[in-house]
Amino acid sequence: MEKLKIAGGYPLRGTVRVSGAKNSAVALIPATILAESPVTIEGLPDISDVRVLGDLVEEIGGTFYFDGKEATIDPTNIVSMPLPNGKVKKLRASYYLMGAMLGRFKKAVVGLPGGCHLGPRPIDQHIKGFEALGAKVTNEQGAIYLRADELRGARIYLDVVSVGATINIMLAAVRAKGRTIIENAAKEPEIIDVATLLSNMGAKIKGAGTDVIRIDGVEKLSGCRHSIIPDRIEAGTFMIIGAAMGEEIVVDNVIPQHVESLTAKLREMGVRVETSDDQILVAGTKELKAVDIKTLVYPGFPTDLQQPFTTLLTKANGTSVVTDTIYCSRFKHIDELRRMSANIKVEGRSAIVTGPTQLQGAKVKASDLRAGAALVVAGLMAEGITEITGLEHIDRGYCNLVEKLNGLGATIWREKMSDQEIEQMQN
Ligand SMILES: CC(=O)N[C@H]1[C@@H](OP(=O)(O)OP(=O)(O)OC[C@H]2O[C@@H](n3ccc(=O)[nH]c3=O)[C@H](O)[C@@H]2O)O[C@H](CO)[C@@H](O)[C@@H]1O
Ligand SMILES: C=C(OP(=O)(O)O)C(=O)O
Repeated sequence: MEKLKIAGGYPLRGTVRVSGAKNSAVALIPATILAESPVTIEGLPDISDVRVLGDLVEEIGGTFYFDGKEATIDPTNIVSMPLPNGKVKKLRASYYLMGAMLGRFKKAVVGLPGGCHLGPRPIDQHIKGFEALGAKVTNEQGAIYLRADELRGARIYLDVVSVGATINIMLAAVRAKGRTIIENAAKEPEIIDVATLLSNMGAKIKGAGTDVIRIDGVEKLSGCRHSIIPDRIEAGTFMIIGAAMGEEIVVDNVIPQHVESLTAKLREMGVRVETSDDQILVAGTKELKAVDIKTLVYPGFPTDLQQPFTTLLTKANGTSVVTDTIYCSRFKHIDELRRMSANIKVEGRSAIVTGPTQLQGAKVKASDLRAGAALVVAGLMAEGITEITGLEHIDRGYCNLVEKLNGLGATIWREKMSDQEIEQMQN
């Protein structure tokens, strides 16, 4: 087991290239199950969520060849093997195996997913969608059993705007008989990316990226080649790092429209942000203004950037209010930031940050993926050495983070933990 160490307080400069989007990757891989010949995905990030999904594809009879950048998945010999336990618990996106296997085989058994603990994360809207398409769905001892004689298109109104439910229903519907209409669908860029892959495989999908998606079922889907979109959350994390510690940081391989809500907030704080086709330059400043943020569904401010952005706000002059409207309990990073001297209190769904504070290096623990990102940003900003444990969370979603930050001039490294440290951490 390893920990991350950061010698903080130094300015950063240079160019960093963003990897493929985690939240696309984890849906694209299950989507390939629906094809009957090999699919190649270019630009997949080398993160543990991708590796775990690759293992799951192999567990059910497919092949997953991944060189760290491009993956070829051969789904030809996949069978609808039950996956009630095991690796499905290691990530959130294993729920896409339900939609994909149901779509191809009309049956699936998949354990309830893992992923970040951010408060309750029900999948009732996924199930509502599967049932509307004709599946019988039961929950038996923590695993979801799905079975249909036939899947038939339906009109499905989502009571909650959900990324996962929108994609899962698309996966189940592309090979159903007739037309499916998803109303109040989520509009995140990752949904368009998945729809693009499915369309390249032969699916008929219109409206992805709007709140009404129309899918006309087809009998067969085939292999293709697909290039994944860049990770807007990773890009946003580096923009935040640029605002906190950057002399000038260029974030390369980004779609600027995908991070507009963050760009606007950084400019409001007084940060210089210049965008071009696929790059964003961020220049930090000593005087940051306090701002309020409220997380919303896309194109609003993403909840996945709320935690690292909260760290940045500790450097801003005045009081900032951070409200997470998506998750009720996405504030586990706050206690750790307090250990580093941040002045933050949590009131219900809001965190109130009073700054500016000079953060101090400390021993802290990442409780979830973006809490980890928040602590990395804090470590870069802090005086002295910061030690971060809980790296398995960070490794789910950031590809080559240490190498990328060292490339910008940071002093950050991974170190093996002693048996005593591991024991202390687990208690
Ligand atoms: C693998 C992946 O892509 N994860 C992302 C995905 O998670 P995920 O797909 O889990 O998030 P959703 O968009 O589904 O969830 C949004 C909100 O809706 C609620 N909800 C969702 C489904 C449902 O059936 N019932 C229900 O009540 C959730 O509890 C949450 O409060 O979108 C989130 C919101 O942008 C991001 O934080 C995650 O990084
Ligand atoms: C919450 C996240 O991931 P997951 O949904 O995979 O837990 C995230 O990417 O910030």
